[in-house]
Amino acid sequence: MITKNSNASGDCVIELKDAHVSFGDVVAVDKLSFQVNPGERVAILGQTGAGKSTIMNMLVGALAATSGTVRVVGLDPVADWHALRGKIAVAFQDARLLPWRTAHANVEMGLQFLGVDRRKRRDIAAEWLERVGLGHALTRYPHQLSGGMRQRVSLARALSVDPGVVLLDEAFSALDEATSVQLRGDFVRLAQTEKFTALIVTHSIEEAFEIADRVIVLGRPAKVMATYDTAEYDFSEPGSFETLRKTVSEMMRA
Ligand SMILES: Nc1ncnc2c1ncn2[C@@H]1O[C@H](COP(=O)(O)OP(=O)(O)OP(=O)(O)O)[C@@H](O)[C@H]1O
Repeated sequence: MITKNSNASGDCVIELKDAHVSFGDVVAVDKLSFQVNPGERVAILGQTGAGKSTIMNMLVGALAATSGTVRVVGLDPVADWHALRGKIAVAFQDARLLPWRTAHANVEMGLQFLGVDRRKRRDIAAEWLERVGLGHALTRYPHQLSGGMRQRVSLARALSVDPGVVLLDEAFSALDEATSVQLRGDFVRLAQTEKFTALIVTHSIEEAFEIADRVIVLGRPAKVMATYDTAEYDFSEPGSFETLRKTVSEMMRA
């Protein structure tokens, strides 16, 4: 059976094989290979300049790899961008809401682009705002919302199209810690109920280990330094996360 998380061949949802990107003499991504399996949440963790945005740009079809291959649900994001519409959704660090549209109308946007009829998209958008805890704020404009609320609208907009793949590009980085922790928890719960596959790009070690099933640590330029299966770690032991954080941040600086 083909579900929203699988592709025709039933293989992994995201696959990079020796993906290499250089801008003149600057290597941004160094023959990077990794896979994300259906239903998995994978974090790509790297410090500033590690090539995270470049990876994201390749996944959304905004940039072609200099060499190697990039596939999302078996498709080439550059050549097959049209076929990927509605299958992939992105939430960014800044919520990117249209200031002249209400929260409700902002969430409707993705559905509008996909041609969903007016009544249906109004219902779906309202339902999603309810699910992210903003059922009371449908008619508010972005400037009437807090940063956390704006990011919730952005998440609702991303998820409302029922995408198989969700990309988070530092989506919680600009929020205060308490709001960020709350949103990360909500995101994990939504990923579990909606069963989408997620790739989370972040520089935050806490965020990566909190959200993801698997954490891929990048060096600079982007290459895999280590991969952690987060289920194998028990951070209830005092100091255990601090020890891991030290190891991981050294790798990220390498
Ligand atoms: N269009 C470009 N032209 C030239 N160099 C670029 C271009 N885009 C990115 N780079 C370089 O590629 C490297 C990786 O950049 P990238 O923006 O992908 O890193 P990043 O991990 O997203 O960083 P940050 O966390 O600071 O956003 C950097 O050395 C950057 O200067």
